[in-house]
Amino acid sequence: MTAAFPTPAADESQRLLSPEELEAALRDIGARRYHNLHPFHRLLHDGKLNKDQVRAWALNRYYYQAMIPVKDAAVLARMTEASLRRVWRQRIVDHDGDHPGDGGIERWLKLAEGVGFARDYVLSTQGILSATRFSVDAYVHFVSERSLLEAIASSLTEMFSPTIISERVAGMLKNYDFITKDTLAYFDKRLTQAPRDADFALDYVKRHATTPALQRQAMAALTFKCNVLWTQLDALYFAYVAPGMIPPDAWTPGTGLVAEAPAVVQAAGTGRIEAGHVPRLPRGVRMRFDETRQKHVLLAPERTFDLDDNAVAVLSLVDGQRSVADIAVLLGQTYAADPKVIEADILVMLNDLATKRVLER
Ligand SMILES: O=C(O)c1cc(C(=O)O)c2c(n1)C(=O)C(=O)c1cc(C(=O)O)[nH]c1-2
Repeated sequence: MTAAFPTPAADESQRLLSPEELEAALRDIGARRYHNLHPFHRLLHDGKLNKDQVRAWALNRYYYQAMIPVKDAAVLARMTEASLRRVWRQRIVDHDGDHPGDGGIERWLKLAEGVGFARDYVLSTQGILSATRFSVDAYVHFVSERSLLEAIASSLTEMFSPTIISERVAGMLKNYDFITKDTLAYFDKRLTQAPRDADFALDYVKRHATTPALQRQAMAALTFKCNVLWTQLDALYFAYVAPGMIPPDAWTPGTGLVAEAPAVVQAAGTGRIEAGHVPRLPRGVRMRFDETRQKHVLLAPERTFDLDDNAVAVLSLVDGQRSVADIAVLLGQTYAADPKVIEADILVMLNDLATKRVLER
């Protein structure tokens, strides 16, 4: 197969590099081609992107994260030595975790949720740019089809990742008010995992690339991988920065997000309800007796909530005039109970309804 990226010349007369020279040549590839140099990363780290552009990055990169263990399982499958597999399998554990809720993929989901995405939307991978998918899938195919040496060499971009991670975390925390340390927790572990993985891979490549042809293959594999990372950022830049051409079916700002609940509640004037507040039903919400089900319900646009007897007693007194304290006094008289105890109970109930946006003050 002819490849669309640099491949070793068939010429075996190339000089054999010493292991140190080979390492220097590999580092030189990173210095010229690693994705820290991409304009999209420069914008991301310098705080020059808007929230939706950061979201596009988080969403698309989820696909890379999700496929890394698939890639590593393909590499593992090519290893005939148990000693190698024992080391490599740690990469899969790092990403998948040992338990549900654990591992790098889960931490990336937290990052995506931290910038506003609904978890299920991210998991669906709907909305990922085709170019992201093509690049990432090409990486998985590469390690399945090429030699083990090339497969391992292609992971060597990780030699360069600690620097970019430190720069990214510091830059994003400083420049974006919607980014917190918790959101970026994914990167904490990478700072130790990446050098450990890269050291092992580099040592393997230096020991096994024992002919000029093999050395060139290793270099070409690293170049290919730099291109896998670079093209993902090209695609993001094209779709979400300039010219801003979002392909059909790719994520568009405003979709796949969790409703920003506190903002909505505040905007509707429904912040936390306290004893002195006068609660009322928002426009479009009313209490009704459902004859078929013989039950009181709260009807809201496109939603219905069943009400228990206590809720009906309270809501019957919600008239837009009485405060919560007034309602508690009336109920105290009706049920011969301490109004303060009633007040505490009904505040919990009223605030629950306010969170569901069927009550306001
Ligand atoms: O944040 C980054 O810039 C960055 C870069 C790379 C890389 O250089 O391939 C990886 C990661 N992160 C990463 O988180 C990760 O799990 C990872 C696995 C691999 C790989 O090739 O096996 N690279 C990377």
